[in-house]
Amino acid sequence: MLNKIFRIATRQSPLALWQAQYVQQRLMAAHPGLQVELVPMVTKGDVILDTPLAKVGGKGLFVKELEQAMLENRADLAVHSMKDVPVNFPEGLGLVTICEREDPRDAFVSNHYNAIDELPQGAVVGTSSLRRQCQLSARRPDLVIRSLRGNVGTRLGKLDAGEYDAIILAAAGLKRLGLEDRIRQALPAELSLPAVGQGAVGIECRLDDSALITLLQALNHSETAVCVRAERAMNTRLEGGCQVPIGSFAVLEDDQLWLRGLVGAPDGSQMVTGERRGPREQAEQMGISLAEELLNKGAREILHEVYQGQPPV
Ligand SMILES: NCc1[nH]cc(CCC(=O)O)c1CC(=O)O
Repeated sequence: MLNKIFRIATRQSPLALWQAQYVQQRLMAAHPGLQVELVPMVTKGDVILDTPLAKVGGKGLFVKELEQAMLENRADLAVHSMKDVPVNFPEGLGLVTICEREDPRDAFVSNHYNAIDELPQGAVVGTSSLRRQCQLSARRPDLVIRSLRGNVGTRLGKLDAGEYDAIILAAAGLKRLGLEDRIRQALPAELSLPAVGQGAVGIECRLDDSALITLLQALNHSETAVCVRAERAMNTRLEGGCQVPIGSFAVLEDDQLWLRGLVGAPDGSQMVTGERRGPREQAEQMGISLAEELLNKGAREILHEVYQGQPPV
């Protein structure tokens, strides 16, 4: 088995390559002699850059081509930002490993201001995430939110070109790319509840590849995995399949799981929040029951409204 070469399907953005190389190196370090190579690919999400993701079919755009490659045996595994992984997997594929989470927070990045609250009236903030837009607008209804897509580097370039007064990015992506010094304010969960799985890297492969699944166990981080399971269970119950204004964030405090959830109108005019605390063994049940509480508190109507403006996926 050791003379087999394991092939990682990966997108070619600097962040995707960083994450694929991270998994490659960790796999080789855990299993000396193992051969692991990258298979770089282009996905629809990389090609369609001018339209908000919510309008072109959601995050699945970033993973479909990678999944096709695994199903056709052109690759053996794919490394994803957990944030971009849809709820459902194609027959025969599944998520088998979740690595340790990097900083899960959203980051405020600006060349002129050190915090959201320092932004002047009517300042222009770049983000295409309905979740970030919602929480930003709820706190500061005067801000003008403008769409911002592309790789992390592209987004920073648009900020530097003066198109925005500030932008919001995931702290994890900036840190992985060595751009931590661009962060002016790491937003606490109370200010910007992160997206499901934000900051965590997950590994998908063919479910009948038991040799690979065994090798990948060395990279699994059980604390991160249980948090992300709770967050994804909440998202699944909300049917948050494509880009929607949903935040879901869990932390472990000893063996107690603390899960917070949020559903909001994109313009911040409405926001429904809730939380659960319980034993880690109940991660999924907590996610589902929190989702049901949110639905009953008004999330059903908010999400219905949001989906009306989006094509079915
Ligand atoms: N939607 C794109 C995306 N997917 C994952 C990350 C950052 C890294 C992570 O959350 O693990 C980003 C960039 C961003 O949101 O700023």
